[in-house]
Amino acid sequence: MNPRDILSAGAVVPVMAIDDIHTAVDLAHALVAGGIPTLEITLRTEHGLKAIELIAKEVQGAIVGAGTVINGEQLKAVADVGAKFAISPGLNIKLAEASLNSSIPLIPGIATAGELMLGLEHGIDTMKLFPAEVVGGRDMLKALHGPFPQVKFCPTGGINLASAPEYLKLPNVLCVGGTWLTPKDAVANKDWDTITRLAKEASALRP
Ligand SMILES: O=C[C@H](O)COP(=O)(O)O
Ligand SMILES: CC(=O)C(=O)O
Repeated sequence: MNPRDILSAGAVVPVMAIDDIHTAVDLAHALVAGGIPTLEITLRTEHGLKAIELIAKEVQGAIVGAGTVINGEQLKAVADVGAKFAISPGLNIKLAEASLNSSIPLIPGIATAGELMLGLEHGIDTMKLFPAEVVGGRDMLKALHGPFPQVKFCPTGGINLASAPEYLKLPNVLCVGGTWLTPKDAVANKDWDTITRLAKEASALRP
C-alpha cells in the first residue's frame, strides 16, 4: 500500500505503546470495529514487534504499522514481522537512505523545512509533523504548504478530539495521530467498549 492510502484509511492514527502483549489483538479489534483501521504500534516497549506480528496475522481489516522506528535495522525488523508501514519521530540521512531499500514505506517525522527537504530528496512526500503542537501546529502546516504543496502530513503530538477537526480541514493533512483513543486505564482494564466508542467518535471526524 502506498503511504497516502494508508494514512487516508481513517481520520485518526492511534499511536500505541503496548504494555501487556495479551491486550494487543483485542485492542486492535476494538479500534477496527470503531472505524479506525490504520494503527501505529511503537517500538517504545519490549512488546512492540510481537504486537505488530500478532495484529498483522490475526486482525482482519487492520493496517498495522510501526512507530518510533529510528534506524535501518528497526525498519527491516518491523517489515519482517508484517508491518505495512513505519513511522519515525524524526529523519536523518542514514534512515532516509535505509528507506530506499525498504519493502514498506517510511513515513518520517519532520519538524523543520530542512528535514522535509531531506525526505523529498529520498522520494518521500508523505510525512508526520512531530511534535505537531510544539512546532507550530496548524500555522506550521499552513506555512509549509506554501513552498511544499506536494507534501501531505499526519500531524501528531498534542492533538485531541477537540483540536483534530481544525487540522483535518487543511489541504495538506491526510489524518492526525494521537494517543487519546487508547487511554492506558481503559486498555489495562480491557474496556474494549470504551475504545470502540472513542474510535467511532474519531472516525466521524473526517469532514
Ligand atoms: O509521543 C506520543 C505520540 O507521538 C503523540 O502523543 P499525544 O497524542 O499524546 O501527544
Ligand atoms: C512520534 C511517533 O509517532 C513515533 O514515535 O514514531
